Amino acid sequence: MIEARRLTKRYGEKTAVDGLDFVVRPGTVTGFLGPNGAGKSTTMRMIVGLDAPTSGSVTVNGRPYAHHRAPLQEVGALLEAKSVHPGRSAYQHLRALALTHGIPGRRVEEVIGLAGLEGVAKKRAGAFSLGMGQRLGIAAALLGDPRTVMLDEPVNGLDPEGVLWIRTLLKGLADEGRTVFVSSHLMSEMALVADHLIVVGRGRLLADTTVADLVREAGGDTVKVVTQDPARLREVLAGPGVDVTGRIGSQELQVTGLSAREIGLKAAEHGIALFELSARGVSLEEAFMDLTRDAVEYHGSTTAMDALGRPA
Ligand SMILES: Nc1ncnc2c1ncn2[C@@H]1O[C@H](COP(=O)(O)OP(=O)(O)OP(=O)(O)O)[C@@H](O)[C@H]1O
Repeated sequence: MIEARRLTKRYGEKTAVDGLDFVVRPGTVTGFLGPNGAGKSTTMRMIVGLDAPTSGSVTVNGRPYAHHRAPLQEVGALLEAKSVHPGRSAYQHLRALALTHGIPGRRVEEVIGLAGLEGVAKKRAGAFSLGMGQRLGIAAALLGDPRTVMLDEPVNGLDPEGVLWIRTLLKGLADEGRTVFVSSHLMSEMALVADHLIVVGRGRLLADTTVADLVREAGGDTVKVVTQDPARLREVLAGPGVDVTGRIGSQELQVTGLSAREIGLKAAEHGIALFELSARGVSLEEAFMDLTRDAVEYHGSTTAMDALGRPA
């Protein structure tokens, strides 16, 4: 469990993290989303004590990170900054970490297997590809068999097989009852792996929600219907929780609160001809862009990719 209370970090004039309140719970994968510069890495650094909050607090498994006697057994973290000696092999790196943290040597073999590093464990880490480096970072994060796992952009540099591996690994860790907190820019990836989402923009909390709710709030459950008789169809569909909108004189209606199937069945029951019936699927990507539109730090052009917050 990770708990942030009014967590704030200022660097001079710049407020990187601005009064964040959130709880990351065990047993699920929680995605940490936000455009570039939103404060994700700063928040993660504060979680593991690499940066001190200007005000507010953050605890892991009930205590500030530094107050844990065996922190690697509490929280395993993969942060962007790499701290692997390039001349050391993956095996030596993990072995040194294990020795200095009272972790049994056999765990090193286990995490090498878990991370799929068997074939390269004896090679110099300095010669690793980005993907192999990520796998080594994840192996190190899991070394202490921690209750809480926190990964900053773990799919960075991974090939499709690696992305699938991460997805399965994260879900597996959550199913074992661990707290799994993962940042990513890849919304489509988050939609597949995360159940819960914490979205930040300019250091502030924008949403603390489920993937399903975020998509729903962005209009993901709207169904477009084109019919010969919009007035009658409106009457037929009316009911609690159902909202039907459409321009006067137009045959097109937008319906929320009913599925395409339910609308089709009701129309058939009343003999109303439909010309078109389609659920307007909103992807997590669209929902995210809706939510963070005003919080993007670096504005480039207005193309969809740039709206994700990449510097122009
Ligand atoms: N050491 C620092 N000194 C000054 N400003 C900093 C420092 N670290 C971060 N910042 C600023 O704080 C803000 C938040 O940065 P942070 O790296 O936490 O964002 P992020 O959400 O992780 O971004 P990205 O997705 O690009 O990694 C940015 O405006 C950044 O420039």
